[in-house]
Amino acid sequence: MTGTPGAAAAGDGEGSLRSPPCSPSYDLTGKNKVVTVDGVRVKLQIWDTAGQERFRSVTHAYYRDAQALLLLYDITNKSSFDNIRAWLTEIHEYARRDVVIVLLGNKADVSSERVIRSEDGETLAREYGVPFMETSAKTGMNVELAFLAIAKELKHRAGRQANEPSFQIRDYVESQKKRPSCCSFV
Ligand SMILES: Nc1nc2c(ncn2[C@@H]2O[C@H](COP(=O)(O)OP(=O)(O)OP(=O)(O)O)[C@@H](O)[C@H]2O)c(=O)[nH]1
Repeated sequence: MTGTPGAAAAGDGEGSLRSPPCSPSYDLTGKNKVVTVDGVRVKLQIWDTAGQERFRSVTHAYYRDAQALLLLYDITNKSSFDNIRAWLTEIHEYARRDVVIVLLGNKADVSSERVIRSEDGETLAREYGVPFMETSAKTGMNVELAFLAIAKELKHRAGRQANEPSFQIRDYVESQKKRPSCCSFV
């Protein structure tokens, strides 16, 4: 699900991030995943729209009932970044009103081919009020964090007590995310 924006849904089934065919070991979509949040198991089920953005009527069906959506662009591909706005417009129209959205700039390991600056992702995310991080399906950078943040948010919503402080997913992501540097991605 890298290179073009895709949607993933978190629900009460199971799921995870699928490995790109280039070797890597981190799965962005496809398998079931259980994330433990504060001792509670949150089950995620992920669907990848897998380039079906050309067939939007099909794609709607994937995310209409999703509790969370991961929007991916490829930091080495400008059109994938430009497509994000269209996706956000679509999502606004078709997704659940309370859907959790996380914006991911993937392929952060290939800095030599970068065409989208981190700041551009940050600015877009701020504009739409969504959390943002750069990821690498190759090295695994921030991959677990993306799912953990979603799982925490969903768990919090499901079991929030009246006097419990609310969980701020954007603050959490900002405090936890790794930032790619020129020389290291860990
Ligand atoms: N270096 C690097 N390569 C990646 C990363 N993620 C995906 N790739 C490679 O990028 C290519 C495209 O990956 P896909 O996951 O098939 O991308 P996609 O555009 O979403 O493809 P569809 O799901 O079919 O739409 C493959 O060669 C992957 O191995 C990454 O984080 N780093």
